[in-house]
Amino acid sequence: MDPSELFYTSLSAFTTRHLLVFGSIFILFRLSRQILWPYVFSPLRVIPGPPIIHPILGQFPTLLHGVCGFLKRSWSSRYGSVVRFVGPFGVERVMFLSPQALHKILVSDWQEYPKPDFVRNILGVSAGWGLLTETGDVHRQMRRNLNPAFSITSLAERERHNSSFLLRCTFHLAETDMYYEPTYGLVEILNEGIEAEPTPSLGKVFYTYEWLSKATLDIICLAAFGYRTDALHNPDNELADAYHNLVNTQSLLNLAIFSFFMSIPGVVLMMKSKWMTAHLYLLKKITLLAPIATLFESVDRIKRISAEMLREKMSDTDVAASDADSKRDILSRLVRMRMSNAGKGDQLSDETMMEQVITFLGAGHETTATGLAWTLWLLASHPDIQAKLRAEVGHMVEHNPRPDFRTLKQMEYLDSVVMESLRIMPPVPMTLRRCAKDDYIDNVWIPKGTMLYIAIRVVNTFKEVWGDDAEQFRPERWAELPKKYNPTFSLLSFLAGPHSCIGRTMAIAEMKAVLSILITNFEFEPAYVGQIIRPTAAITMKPADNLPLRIRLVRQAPS
Ligand code: HEM
Repeated sequence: MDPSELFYTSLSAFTTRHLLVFGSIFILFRLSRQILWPYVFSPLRVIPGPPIIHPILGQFPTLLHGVCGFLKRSWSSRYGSVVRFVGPFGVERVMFLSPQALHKILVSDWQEYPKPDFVRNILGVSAGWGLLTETGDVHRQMRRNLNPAFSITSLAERERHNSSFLLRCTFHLAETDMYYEPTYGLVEILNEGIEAEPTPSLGKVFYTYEWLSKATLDIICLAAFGYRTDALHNPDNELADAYHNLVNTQSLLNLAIFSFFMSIPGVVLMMKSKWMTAHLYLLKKITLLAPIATLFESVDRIKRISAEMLREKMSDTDVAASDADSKRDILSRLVRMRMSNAGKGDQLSDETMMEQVITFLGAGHETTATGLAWTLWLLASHPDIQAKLRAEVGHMVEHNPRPDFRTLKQMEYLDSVVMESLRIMPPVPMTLRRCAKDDYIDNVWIPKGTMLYIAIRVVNTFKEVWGDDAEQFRPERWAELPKKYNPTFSLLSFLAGPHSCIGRTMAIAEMKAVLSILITNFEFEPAYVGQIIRPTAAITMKPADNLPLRIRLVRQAPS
């Protein structure tokens, strides 16, 4: 027989059935190798860590049911400052806790430890393709362009250089007045709710997180866009509604499904397409994928509204004209900076600016709401600390109902309460990095591709640094920090290094401003005896039950 004839005959004998058999064998081989990998082949086997409790899901079932960060904390006390654990499908993660290792991963060699692709994809689709997703030189340049809009120049410097345009416009971010309109709006709503109760002196239970989330959305929209959402009074506000839906999709299970879904080749491109946006209802029909459809729908709405705001800002000639009083939002400042840098080459494009601003909304709204909610919980469960804080801030707010940045900075106990709350209940409890090359970290050999788990909550409460009472809420510790405290690596709530939070100063000032007004006006208590909190173990550690708290009036709000 002619060889080509032989080839075609054998090809036609190769039926779909054969293809299925070979395909299944290949998948089984890959899967078994993947599952056997952490037990038999992995060079990371030598690192101490918990035993694998499920052959396919690894530690995932325990993590799913445990309290966010608690299990990792117990592993760190048991196995030390380098721990290896296994996630679904044999994917290993290594957790490093020592300042030296964290310095290498986050600061000195940060370019070798980028965010894993699936994390970038999740952040990109939910909070914009900007600072949070870029790395390397592109990130460095973006950050250089954006830093001036966030930096807080010291008062002394401002006084010395008060003729400089840049210093005048950067300091505005520290001027806290844009935080107070929504905060007093919230005070009014809580007041009215309590007064409308049959016995106002007993106070009323509110879903605290829900209200704080509306207030912080109003604040970030004012600060980022100069735009009034008024989510506090307007439940139908489209942006607030979109964020509400987006935030409600957060859970560890959804995060795992989302990560898996986004890691399927081609899915990211497909999800970015207009066709998919128009056909999200198809995903909604599949129960497991329905939250993903909701997430994409919400992000699409957020992008449409943000694009509209950006267009308005670009066509607003006043933005360029005034660097002073009225246009102090981040976007106006970016537009002005771009105009003053015209022709210099490395400017932000329209699209990049829009993605950045979506990033600011996403990264700056839920995180701050979560931080405030947990602070109120900690104060509710420590009435003595709450009373001490009220004594400090109440006196000041009585004389000055809108304390500025400098006044807030001077209140030491307020500062200690906020830092202590961010320490034990960090709104972002963890993040991930991936090794881009083989390397030694803390004298442990880590092969290229290994996933590194940056355990923010565990580092913040590491007993070796913070002492035996590391897990307790004790603001007084900030007046005398432990000897082993390292200013960069003992508190990772805003991370460290080139990817550390650009909004740190703003977030702390905002938390202090909101907290000082709320604590002056209200007393916070657990909603019921024996209340148990439920922090979500997802991108942020928001309270899964929206944190019901009983709120009572202290006295009338200062006029
Ligand atoms: C209490 C409030 C906040 C907390 C706890 C927080 C925490 C963090 C953390 C842990 C990261 C690092 C994430 C990673 O690399 O894996 C981060 C990055 C970031 N945050 Fe925040 N954040 C807060 C508020 C804000 C605010 C108010 C803004 C903006 C208005 C903001 C904007 C950003 C941006 C743009 C990044 C990316 C920075 C980069 O990679 O260069 N954050 N934040």
